[in-house]
Amino acid sequence: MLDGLKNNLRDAIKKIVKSSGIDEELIKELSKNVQRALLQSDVNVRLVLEITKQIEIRSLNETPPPGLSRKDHIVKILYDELAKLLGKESDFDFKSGKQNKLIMLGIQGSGKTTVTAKLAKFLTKQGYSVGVIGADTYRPGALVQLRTMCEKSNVEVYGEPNNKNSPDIVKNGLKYFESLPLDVILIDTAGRHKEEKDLLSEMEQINKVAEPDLAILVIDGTIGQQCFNQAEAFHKTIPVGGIIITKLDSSAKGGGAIAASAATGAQIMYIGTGERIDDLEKFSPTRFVGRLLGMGDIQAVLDLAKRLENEGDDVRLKRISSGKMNMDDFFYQLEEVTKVGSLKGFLDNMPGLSGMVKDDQLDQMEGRVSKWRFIIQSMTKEEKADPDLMNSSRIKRISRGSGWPEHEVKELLKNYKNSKSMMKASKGRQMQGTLRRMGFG
Ligand SMILES: Nc1nc2c(ncn2[C@@H]2O[C@H](COP(=O)(O)OP(=O)(O)OP(=O)(O)O)[C@@H](O)[C@H]2O)c(=O)[nH]1
Repeated sequence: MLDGLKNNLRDAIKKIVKSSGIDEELIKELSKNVQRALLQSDVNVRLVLEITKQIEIRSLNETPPPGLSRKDHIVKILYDELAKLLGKESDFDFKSGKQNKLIMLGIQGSGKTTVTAKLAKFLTKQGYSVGVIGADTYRPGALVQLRTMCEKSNVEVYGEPNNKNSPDIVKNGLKYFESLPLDVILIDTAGRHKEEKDLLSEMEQINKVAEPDLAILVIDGTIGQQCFNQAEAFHKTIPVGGIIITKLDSSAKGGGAIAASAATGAQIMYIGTGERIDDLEKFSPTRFVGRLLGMGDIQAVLDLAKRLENEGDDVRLKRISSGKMNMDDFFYQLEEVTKVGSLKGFLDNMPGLSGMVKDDQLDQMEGRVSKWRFIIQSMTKEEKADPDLMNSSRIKRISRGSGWPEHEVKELLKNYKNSKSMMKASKGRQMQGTLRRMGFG
């Protein structure tokens, strides 16, 4: 993916790593090489100048933290600034107890219909009940394509093959789904019109009828700079809340993705990486940049920098030990346990879990941990931050999404609560000691 950009950035890093010493000239050369790499990949000129200026200023002026070499620090700066350019990770914020409406926008061939079906499957797997409205009245094959793709994930598609009035279809579709217990309705729209202004005016009408909770712009990752104008035109008509970039598997230059995000101020949420229904990935700026720069090459630098900073762990540790642990912290602990592999030692020292397990029950416990991981992964960001939000409909959804029965979800919540209150009671003393002994904090 994005081979050109990848190779050019990696070459720029190699020059820094291989150099015998770092001086101003070399930093300027790095900045120029990064500039060239980004411009060749169609990143907007203004953005390129901004980011490379920042890389230069930081590389020239910042003193590396003790333990990190100057070269490593510069690689880390490059990584940080590229990730910053791509924004923060963001996810859907569905409200429970209502039908959340998402409208898919984008020009013909951007991959809208494919993404709609991919997203329907993805959300179904997370436990949401999803319905789809096919309102692309321009391309005759769109409804059939949507139905065929959604059939496999048992998602119902509402469509009217003989009706050319798409706002009407959306209205009827919403009425049809109204009485069904759906969490999310995805609306696929047309991307083809004789003139752009006709397309935008149709989108405006659909927007009025649908009153969507979120408009998602689908952009073809191979089209480069035109992304900016396209995204801007849609955004003026319907405020874009999230972006999905498709075709990042093929000859995408990738810069267009960044341009679209900049034009709308909206975050890239997912990326399409192939034609199959499962080729959809949640977009993570840091992972994306990691892939570009070659995670293998810079992983050691990042690990070292993280250990030196360790701010995240410290904050987390403080939160855990003050009894304010959220589900993410609980999950983090589970992850660390499986990573370290010393479940027994960990549990012996962990209030709330210590009494739960005897030697011969360890295998059972390991199974439980992996089961809980699935359950926690089916929770929304909101639920993980505040597990007190949990009610029976959320539990039902999580159960559906994770594939584990509701009583298992309740069991996890009970354990989380126990662990949290025990931690509060012991003021985290034991926990701090355990984590420190294991090398955290
Ligand atoms: N390689 C690759 N191809 C994709 C991806 N997403 C979509 N496509 C292909 O791109 C083409 C267009 O996709 P559609 O989903 O039909 O596009 P659309 O935006 O709905 O088009 P209109 O209905 O004309 O508006 C199809 O051949 C898809 O298989 C992707 O992530 N990678």
